[in-house]
Amino acid sequence: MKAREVNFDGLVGLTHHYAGLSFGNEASTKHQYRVSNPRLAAKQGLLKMKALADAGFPQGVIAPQERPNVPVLRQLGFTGNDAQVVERAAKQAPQLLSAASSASAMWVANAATVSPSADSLDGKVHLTVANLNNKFHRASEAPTTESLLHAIFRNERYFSVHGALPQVAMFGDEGAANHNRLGGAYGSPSVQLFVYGREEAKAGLIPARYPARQTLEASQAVARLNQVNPERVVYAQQNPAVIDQGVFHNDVIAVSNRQVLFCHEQAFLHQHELYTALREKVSGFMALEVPVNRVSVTDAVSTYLFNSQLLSRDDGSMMLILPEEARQHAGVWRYLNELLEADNPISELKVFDLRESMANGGGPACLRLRVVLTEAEQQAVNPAVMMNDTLFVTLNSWVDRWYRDRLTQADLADPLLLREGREALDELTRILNLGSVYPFQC
Ligand SMILES: NCCC[C@H](NC(=O)CCC(=O)O)C(=O)O
Repeated sequence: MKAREVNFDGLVGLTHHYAGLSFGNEASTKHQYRVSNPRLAAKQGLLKMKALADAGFPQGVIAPQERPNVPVLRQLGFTGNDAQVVERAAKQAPQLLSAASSASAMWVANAATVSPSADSLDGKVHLTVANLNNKFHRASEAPTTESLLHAIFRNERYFSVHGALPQVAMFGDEGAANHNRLGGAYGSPSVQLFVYGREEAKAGLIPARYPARQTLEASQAVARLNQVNPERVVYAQQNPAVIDQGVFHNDVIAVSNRQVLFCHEQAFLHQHELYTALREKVSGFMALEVPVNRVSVTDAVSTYLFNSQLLSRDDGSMMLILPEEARQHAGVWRYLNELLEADNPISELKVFDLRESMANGGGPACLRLRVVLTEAEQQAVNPAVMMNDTLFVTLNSWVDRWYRDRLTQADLADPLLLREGREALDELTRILNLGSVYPFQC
């Protein structure tokens, strides 16, 4: 059946700040305590969404989460009314308030793993929410993510949204950032490549310095929940040596689209065996492998050249959506331009300034969740979340009204921020026709 890829981008939340919360994500560590600009961050994201919608790529929006997350602070023993909970956390444990205020839900590549109906045994689109178990500030995203996905993919005839896996390290799951789909047309059954960092049950090779966030056990459970045809599932382990160099998700070092896998030479543990398996299962499979002598892993991590979006045009050619950092690096930019000239489907590079998100380790690919949908499924999506001229103007003026242009960790103690956030999100749920999705609305 004819299907298209629809990208849903996370809208940056009002409390976007740099907290250094993600050990193993070098941008996050490096920019701890830097002053953030939430308004600019949200607008940079909106510009990317609008530009892609204008270029003919259907584009949706996923709302931010309620922050500070008062219920999670209560769970940690802070008491009183909501303002007092925040005030006490700010005084006694500012790092916990920071974690409970993170806008990290913007990186929706970690919201869920998606299986299109063409690949699922029951013919439905499946979405399994990621538990993000490896980081405290991210693990609390799951319940609201589930509500938000239900509010967008609400028709149960077409969509099946599954809650997150059990919140334990054995089932650490980071969602679509560790998942690729390879095949022909979007609407035909394809191969799903699940990438994991470690296997809980086996003492295999693991990184020495940084955590491996995704387990094989989690990937297998997600494949089961999403009812992916077992004959078309491939599992591959990330190279532990690159995790130790800051590749905390596979989408920092590889991106796929249709028959193409664009990746670094050192992305996977048994890379050549993986290519052989994919060549057998995916007709016309093409690995575009970047050698280490052209781009080091360090440069791949700092420029996020693989955290790009590889998008198909109707004529079969592909466009690579890159962060500004990739253009700023002479060697990387030269390589990318050579790629344009070489024999492969990539025919255009498009660059976006996403610096506010990048400074926390989130590039173009982190900000989007890909959902392949048939026409009927697309019709069944909540139409109010789809980007167009009107929604772009409405969201920009909403951001202008509510977002601050400067935020530090100390500002999180401000009780006004909690109030502003709730009023803003209440209004947003009406703009996007989401119903009640936040704890403060229940
Ligand atoms: N896919 C990109 C995810 C980036 C995200 N960064 C963060 O959470 C940084 C937050 C901070 O340090 O303020 C992460 O590491 O999971």
